[in-house]
Amino acid sequence: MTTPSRSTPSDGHGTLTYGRSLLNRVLVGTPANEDPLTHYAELPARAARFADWPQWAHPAAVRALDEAGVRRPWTHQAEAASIAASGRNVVVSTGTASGKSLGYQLPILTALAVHPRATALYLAPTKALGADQLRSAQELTDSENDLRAIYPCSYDGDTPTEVRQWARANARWIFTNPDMLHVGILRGHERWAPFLRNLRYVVIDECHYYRGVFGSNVALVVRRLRRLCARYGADPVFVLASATTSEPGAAASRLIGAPCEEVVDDGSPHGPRTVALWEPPLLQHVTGENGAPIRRSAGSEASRIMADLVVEGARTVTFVRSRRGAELTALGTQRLLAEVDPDLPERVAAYRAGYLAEDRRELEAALADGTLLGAATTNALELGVDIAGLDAVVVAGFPGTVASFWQQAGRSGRRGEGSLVLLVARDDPLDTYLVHHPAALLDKPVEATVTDPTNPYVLGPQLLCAAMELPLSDDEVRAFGAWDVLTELAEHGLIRRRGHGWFVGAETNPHAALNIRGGIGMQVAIVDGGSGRMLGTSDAAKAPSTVYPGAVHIHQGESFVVDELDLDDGIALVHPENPDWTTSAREVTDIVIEDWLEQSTFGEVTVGLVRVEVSNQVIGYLRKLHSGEIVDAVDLDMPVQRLDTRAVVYTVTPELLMRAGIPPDRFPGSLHAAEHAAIGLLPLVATCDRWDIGGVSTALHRDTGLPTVFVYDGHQGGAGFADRGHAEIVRWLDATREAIDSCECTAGCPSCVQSPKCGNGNHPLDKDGAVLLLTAVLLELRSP
Ligand SMILES: Nc1ncnc2c1ncn2[C@@H]1O[C@H](COP(=O)(O)OP(=O)(O)OP(=O)(O)O)[C@@H](O)[C@H]1O
Repeated sequence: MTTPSRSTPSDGHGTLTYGRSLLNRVLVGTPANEDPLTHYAELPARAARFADWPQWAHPAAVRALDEAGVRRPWTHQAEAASIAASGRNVVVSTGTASGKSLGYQLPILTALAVHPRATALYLAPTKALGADQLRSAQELTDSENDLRAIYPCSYDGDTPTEVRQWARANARWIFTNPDMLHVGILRGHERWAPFLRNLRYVVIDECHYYRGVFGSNVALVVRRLRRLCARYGADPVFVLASATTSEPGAAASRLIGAPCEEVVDDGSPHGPRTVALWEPPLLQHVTGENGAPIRRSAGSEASRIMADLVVEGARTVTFVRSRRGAELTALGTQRLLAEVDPDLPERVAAYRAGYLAEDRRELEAALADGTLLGAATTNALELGVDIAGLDAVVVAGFPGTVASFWQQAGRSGRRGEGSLVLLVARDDPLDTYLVHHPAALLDKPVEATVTDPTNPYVLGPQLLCAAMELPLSDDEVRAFGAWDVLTELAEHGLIRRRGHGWFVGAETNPHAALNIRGGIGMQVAIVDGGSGRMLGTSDAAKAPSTVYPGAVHIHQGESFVVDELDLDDGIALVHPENPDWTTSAREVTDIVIEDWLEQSTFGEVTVGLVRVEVSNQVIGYLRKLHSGEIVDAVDLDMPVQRLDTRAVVYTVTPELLMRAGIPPDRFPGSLHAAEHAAIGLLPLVATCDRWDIGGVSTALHRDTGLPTVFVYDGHQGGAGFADRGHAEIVRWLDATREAIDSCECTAGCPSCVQSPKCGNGNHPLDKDGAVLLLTAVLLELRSP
């Protein structure tokens, strides 16, 4: 790692990699009084490491793959495929475009060629990815006689009825998603009996995607699948593919509920990569809340950077967080290019179509043949694209997880050639931390994919589905870890014991009632009042903070404004509107500890994991221009919501704070600032979004009698985020301290301690006090 200078960077040998020369070009275009480059690193080229085709591989499978361009497998591919072929579950967690697919294609094609009845199931989180993988499986099976009778086929919500019937009867490799597995396959499993009886392999692609409540639901769908397979006498092997995360084997085991080996040593080649971290400057004449300084937006900075790269002829994709952001960035780039060359603007596009595979392929082709030089896109292009020809990737705003960052960054680099990856920070604590602490991005990942399949709110509805599929035995209930949940369901008459197990009433339809992506509990329907079109749903518990009257609601990139929220009828009415501002709810929160699940004391600091009841009330919202400037604050009076969840907590003694140099009148501001930044930084260790979690801090909490900070899971029952914060508390608080300390503002800003959803108007906030507090806490946690 190198600290940059504004002179020409060189690699110490006098030669300039292509990525570096692109970075130079961007730096030359930067106004002289700005110094936004915080770090850059040269990631050296990596040569391919090849293995031989395994002995067990079927010759037809090898020939088909060879014809598709794979002359020999890379080491990690052979390793993963061989583990699977020997009957053990495996997760392959290697870089973008490292050929993870071969890890499952080879054992599946082999088993299905050798055993004429054997079947396989492939699960993808998005339909588009499933469609791409199906296409590639079809090409492989079409090319060889011995593979032709496999008939890979998709089976999802879009599959017509006649094709579904055909697929059930003939296809031996089904491509679907967890939603369809839940509601289409497991519910009517009798029709799938031959398929399930012969199931050899289950593929879970991009498995890091299954996190939080959705991940917990998928984990339980997989357990239901394994249970039914066992009844039919099958015991399929699971092959999972994941982006690079911390502890992929442990996360995969949690997801499938069985031991899973990991393969992480990537044998695929890539060219040298220059990674640059970029922090837009503070604006001179614009200020935000409480007069705090704000930075130029990542989107407008990215426009300028992409324009410079396009002028150089570099094929560039810029990843932006929202579709509107993607459009504005493309437009900004076009405007700048028009000043240089009237032919260049048309060679830049926003990728704004839906998630259709055809659109993606068109874009891939245009970028590959150079018709397009620049594209601004949302993360729609993140999964399952095969763009091999990008010279530069600009990531405008950290995409939330290190895994996503590398998925996006990994799109850069033609095989073997140099490329540039440039992360532009948004005005946010996590982005600030990362551009000042590159090791968190460039070294071994610390964030783990978090799920909690034992959450009773998730387990209850899943148990009803399992019982509907086949009556549950007492042992099975115990294996689900669900005895308490079952007892409660039985008390409510939702499940009954009969002679040989637990049943649900024939009149109930638990599958239809459970949307595995839909969150927990009652749902509020979001409806366009003009057209009557239903746009989606929101958890009833979250609706007051997401679809309150006046909220700007983005649905697949289109913008709507909420007119009315009726919690009794479970409906939010919206109309299409594209205002210049975004909105964020302001909430006040109270928290009561119900139970200490874990508690440890380190000198004058106590750390714990607690069950809590959180009361939340939305008291208004803030309107903010895209530049970061505040328009105004609007008051609202929404009902109080109660959340039964888990929190990570720490307490400190007043004496410790005073010894640290914080007088009592500064306790509230110091704790408050430390809490805000900690919320912003939790995604560093857990795959969550800051909107998945919340916090409370107080100079005197009635349950602890001490100055206390809580960070809680924003989902009923908890999704595992607080648990992860508790497990990694030192690393997390250390990063929090660093993020605050390294921010150049004087008294706190959105890049460090201000929170977009603070119900107290970000007041009081004591930036220096927070650093003193965290330093003292960490000293206690680390002392022997
Ligand atoms: N051993 C190999 N030798 C040469 N090319 C290969 C090899 N294995 C895979 N490829 C090619 O590499 C590209 C990427 O493969 P694949 O899509 O399986 O990667 P991936 O890791 O699943 O990607 P993603 O990160 O997008 O999920 C494909 O074009 C594939 O044909």
